[in-house]
Amino acid sequence: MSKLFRAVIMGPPGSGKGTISERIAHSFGLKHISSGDFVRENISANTEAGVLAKTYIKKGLLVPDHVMTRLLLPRLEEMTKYSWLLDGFPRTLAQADALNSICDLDVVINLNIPLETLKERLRHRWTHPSSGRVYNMYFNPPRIQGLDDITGEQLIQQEDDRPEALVARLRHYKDIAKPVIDLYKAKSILYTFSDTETDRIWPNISTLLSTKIPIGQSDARCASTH
Ligand SMILES: Nc1nc2c(ncn2[C@@H]2O[C@H](COP(=O)(O)OP(=O)(O)O)[C@@H](O)[C@H]2O)c(=O)[nH]1
Ligand SMILES: Nc1ccn([C@@H]2O[C@H](COP(=O)(O)OP(=O)(O)O)[C@@H](O)[C@H]2O)c(=O)n1
Repeated sequence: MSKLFRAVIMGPPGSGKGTISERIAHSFGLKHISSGDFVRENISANTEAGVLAKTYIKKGLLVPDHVMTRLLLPRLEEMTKYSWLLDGFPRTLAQADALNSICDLDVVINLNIPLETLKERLRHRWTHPSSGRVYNMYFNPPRIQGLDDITGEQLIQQEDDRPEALVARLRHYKDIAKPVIDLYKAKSILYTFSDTETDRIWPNISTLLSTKIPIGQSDARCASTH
């Protein structure tokens, strides 16, 4: 079997991780593991970790490292046979160390998007809660306003996208992410993309991944988890 591919996509809330992950999963056949969706599934299912996580997310805070790693690592260990793209984890150095103890990453995609762009996007982000699909009133609006394209179900604005929580999230991101970015830079696996538009970043990411993903992996065998 050819070598499996392991990638992480990181960036502040609203930087386009979910949007770009969908495109990567679709074009390169990697499993997309969204830590945010996974946390939200646990909240909906009222698991012990989900109940705990909810108290933090409502305030726009990060979920503590031990809760996130206890949720995510077992999920990754179930995926040893697949090439995957991990979205939104690790967020902290402790999470990066925990990830490092179970696998070697090939590529880390780092999205560097101006603050004003992030605020503007998140104000207009609408989500289909059970699938994690996201929309934006201008960038990718749903076909019928307020409803998910696939299921026709109601879209919601996530609690942590409301203005009160949003500012706190964006403020904390930079400080916490810096040591993680430095770590991946030191390992020479960090690729940073800076722009205000996903459609301008995407061709560069696509070119990068075309050179990195081993032949036989890019056959879209593993669909996105959405
Ligand atoms: N206007 C605009 N909106 C975008 C662009 N890329 C993504 N979005 C929207 O911005 C919001 C945040 O994107 P998302 O992928 O959820 O970011 P994440 O929080 O990093 O996972 C969503 O509503 C997307 O539909 C872009 O290039 N322009
Ligand atoms: N590694 C992680 C991932 C998500 N989370 C929490 O889950 C929320 C939603 O994560 P997400 O990746 O869907 O969203 P963004 O914050 O990137 O928009 C985050 O804002 C955090 O409160 C966390 O604390 N730690």
